[in-house]
Amino acid sequence: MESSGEAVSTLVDHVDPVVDAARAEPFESPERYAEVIEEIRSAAATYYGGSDLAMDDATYDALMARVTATEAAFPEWKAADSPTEVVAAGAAVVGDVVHSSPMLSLDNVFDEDGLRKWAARLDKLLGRPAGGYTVEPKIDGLAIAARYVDGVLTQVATRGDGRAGEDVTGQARRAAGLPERLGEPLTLEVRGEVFMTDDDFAKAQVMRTGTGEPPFAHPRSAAAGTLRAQDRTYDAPLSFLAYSVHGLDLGEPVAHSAAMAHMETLGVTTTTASPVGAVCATVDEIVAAVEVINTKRGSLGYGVDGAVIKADQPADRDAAGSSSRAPRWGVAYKFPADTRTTKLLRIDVQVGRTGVITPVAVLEAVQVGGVTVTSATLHNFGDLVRRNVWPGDTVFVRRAGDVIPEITGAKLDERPADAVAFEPPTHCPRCGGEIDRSQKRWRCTQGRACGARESLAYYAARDSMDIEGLGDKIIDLVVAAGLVTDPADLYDLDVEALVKLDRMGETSAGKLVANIAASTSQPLSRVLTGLGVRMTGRSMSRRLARHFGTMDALTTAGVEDLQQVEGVGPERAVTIHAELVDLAPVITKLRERGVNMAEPGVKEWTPGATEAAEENGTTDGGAPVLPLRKADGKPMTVVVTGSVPGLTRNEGNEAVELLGGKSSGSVSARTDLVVVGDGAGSKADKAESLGVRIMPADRFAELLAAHRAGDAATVAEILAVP
Ligand SMILES: NC(=O)c1ccc[n+]([C@@H]2O[C@H](COP(=O)([O-])OP(=O)(O)OC[C@H]3O[C@@H](n4cnc5c(N)ncnc54)[C@H](O)[C@@H]3O)[C@@H](O)[C@H]2O)c1
Ligand SMILES: [Zn+2]
Repeated sequence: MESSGEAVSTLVDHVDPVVDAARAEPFESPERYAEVIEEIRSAAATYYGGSDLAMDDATYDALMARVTATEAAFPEWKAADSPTEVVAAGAAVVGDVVHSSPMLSLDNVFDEDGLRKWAARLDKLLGRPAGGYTVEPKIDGLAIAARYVDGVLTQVATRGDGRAGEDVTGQARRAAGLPERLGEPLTLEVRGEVFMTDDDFAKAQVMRTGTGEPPFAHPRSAAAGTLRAQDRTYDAPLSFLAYSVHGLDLGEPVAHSAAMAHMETLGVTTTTASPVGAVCATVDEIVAAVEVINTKRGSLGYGVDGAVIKADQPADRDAAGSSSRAPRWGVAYKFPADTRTTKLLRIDVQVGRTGVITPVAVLEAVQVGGVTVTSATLHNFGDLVRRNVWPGDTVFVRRAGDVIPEITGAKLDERPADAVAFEPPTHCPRCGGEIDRSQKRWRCTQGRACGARESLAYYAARDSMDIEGLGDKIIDLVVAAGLVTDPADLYDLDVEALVKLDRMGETSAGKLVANIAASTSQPLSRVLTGLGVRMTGRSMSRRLARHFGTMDALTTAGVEDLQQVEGVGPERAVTIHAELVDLAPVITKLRERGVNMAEPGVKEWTPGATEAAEENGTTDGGAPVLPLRKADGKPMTVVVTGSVPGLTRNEGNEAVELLGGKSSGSVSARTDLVVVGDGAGSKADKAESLGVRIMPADRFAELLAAHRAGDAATVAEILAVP
C-alpha cells in the first residue's frame, strides 16, 4: 500500500478548484446571486424530477460553491430559502409519501485537508475522538426508502424534498439487491441508492432509443427515468445498494457496520459490504480507504462519484446530530465528475487495421474524471444516428475508469440553428472500396488488405524496420498477389514466390528476402515504430522501448504503468494500451518468425519496478549506467547538428536516447551537450557562444560504439575529455 500522504496528493491534483467553496469566487452583485439561485433550483428540479440534465454536475457544484462563497462574504444578501440550506436545493419535487425521519443530503469535501478538518470538527463536537468510521462508495444513483412489514417489501419512496417523496414501489421492486422478502419477518426501513450498472445502461440505451425516445444522458438519469416510469414499453434493469437501516432491533444499539452486515444476511446488498467498503479507526486509515475507492472506481461496473465517511457508533451519531440539510456525523468526499458536457467539434471516420470503420468524436478539450479528454468513441454508425448526435452539438461525455471516453447523448435544446446532421460515409475513406454494413460494426470489404499497403510501407520505411528494396511497387505486387496482408507475412516470402511477380529477377528477389530476414534483429523501438501504434511516433516508440525493455513487459503493462513514461498522459495511455491489444495477433506472428522483441542494453521492466526506478532518479526500469546522464541521474539535453558518420539524422537522435540523453532540436543555455558534425551551421556557433560543451561527431560515434560493446573504460575516457 502506498503511503497515505502520496495517495491523497493524486486526489488533490484532480480537484476542480471551482467546486470547492473555500476557493470559489463570490458573485459580484445581489442580483446575480438571486439569478443563480433560480438557475440552481430549476436545474435541481430537472435533476431530481426527470430523466434529463440541465447542466453537468461539475457545473452545478461550481455554481453552488459560488453561492456558498457569496453567502459567507455577504451574509446580508443571503436568501431565506437558500438552496444551501435545504435538501434538493428546495426544488419543488412531487411526492406524498411522508418519511419516518427526514432523508438528508451530505456535506462535501474535495481533498485530504477538507477531510481532516471535518474529522477534527466531529471530535470537537463530541468532546472526544470518534469511535471509528465506515468508508463507503458514494453510489451515483438516487436515494430511496424501502419499508418492509413482517419481512415483506410494502412501499418504496424517493427522497423527494427530504420530508416526503414519490411512491415508486412498482418499479423499485425490480431492483436487484432489494429483495421482495427478507430472510426474517422483520418490520424496518432500508435506505439506499437505486442505480443502473454500466452494462444495464448500455442495454437501456438500446431499448430506449429503439422506441424512438431520446437517449439517457447518464446512468443516473437512466435509473431515475426508469424508476419513475409509469407505463414503459421496455424494462431496463435496476440495482440497489443499501447504506442505512432504521428500526432494526438487535437487542442493543449496534454499530452502523454491524447493522449493515446483518442486512446482508437478510438478503439486502449494502455499500459497507461492497468490495470497496471499509471500517476505519483513524483518519489515516480513512484517507487510505478513500484512495482505494478512487483507484477502483472505474472497475466496479457502476457509477461512484465519491466516498462517504460516517461515524460508525450510534452514540457518536446521536451526540453530533444533524442540520436541516445534512448530518454532522457523515461527509461525502467527492471525486471529479465522470460525466461532463462539451462541444462536439467534428466527427472523424477511422478505419482500423482490420478494416473496421468507426466514427470518432473530436471534442473541445474537457476535464472528465480528472483527465483532459479531446476525443471519444461513438461506438458505431447505427448508434450515432440513434443517439441523434450532430457536429456542433453540446454533448455529454462519460469516462468510466480506464476505458476510452464515450458520448452518451446530445443536448438537443442547445443545437445550433445552422447545425447539419452527420452523413455516414458511403465508401471506405481509406481505399474507396465498398462498405459491408451487414453488422453493427461496419467494415471495409477489403478487410485487412484495405490498410495493408499503408501499414507495410510504414513497417518497411527507413526509420522503422529499414527494409531496403521493399518499395511501394513491390508492396503493391505482393498485396495484389495475396501473398502479404500484414507485416509478419513478409517473413514468409521466398525467392520462388517473388520471381513469379512482374519484373522481379532472381537476384533482386534474393536480396529482398535477405533484407527482410536481416530486419529481424532490429531493436524493439524500431518494431514499435513499424507497427504504427496510434498516438506514438519514432521518439515515443523509443521511449516506450527504453522504459519497458521488451515487448512482453510492454504488453503486460497496465494503463497506469504506461503513464510512467514521459509524455504519456492518461488519454494516450488508454490508446496505446488498446492499440497493443489490437496488435497482439500480429505481434505474436512476428515473434514466431523470429523478429527481435527486446531493446538492446535495457533491463526488462517488471511491475513495481517503476517506483524503485523513480527513487533512483531514473525511470528506465533499471538500465545499466548510461553515459549521457547528469550527476542527478536525469538525462542530458543533447543537440546533434551536422552529420554523424554512419548515422542518419533520425539515427543520431536515436543514439542520443540510447545513451540515456534527451535529444533536442535547438541550442539554449539549458543544453548540456552539442554534437557537431560536417555541415554544422549556426547551432555550433551558438553552443560556443553559450559555453555549452561540444563533442565532435566522430567522438560521438566512438562513444556509441563503446557503449554498445559494453566498453566502460572507453566510454569514461571519451566523456572525461573536456
Ligand atoms: N446536474 C444538475 O443539474 C444537478 C442538479 C442537482 C443536483 N446535482 C448533483 O447532486 C448533488 C447534490 O445532491 P444530493 O444532495 O442529492 O446528493 P449529495 O451528492 O450531496 O449526497 C447525498 C446523497 O448521496 C447518496 N449516497 C450514495 N451513496 C451513499 C452512501 N454510501 N451513504 C450515504 N449516502 C449515499 C444518497 O442518495 C444521499 O442522498 C450535487 O452535488 C450535484 O452533483 C446535479
Ligand atoms: Zn478500405
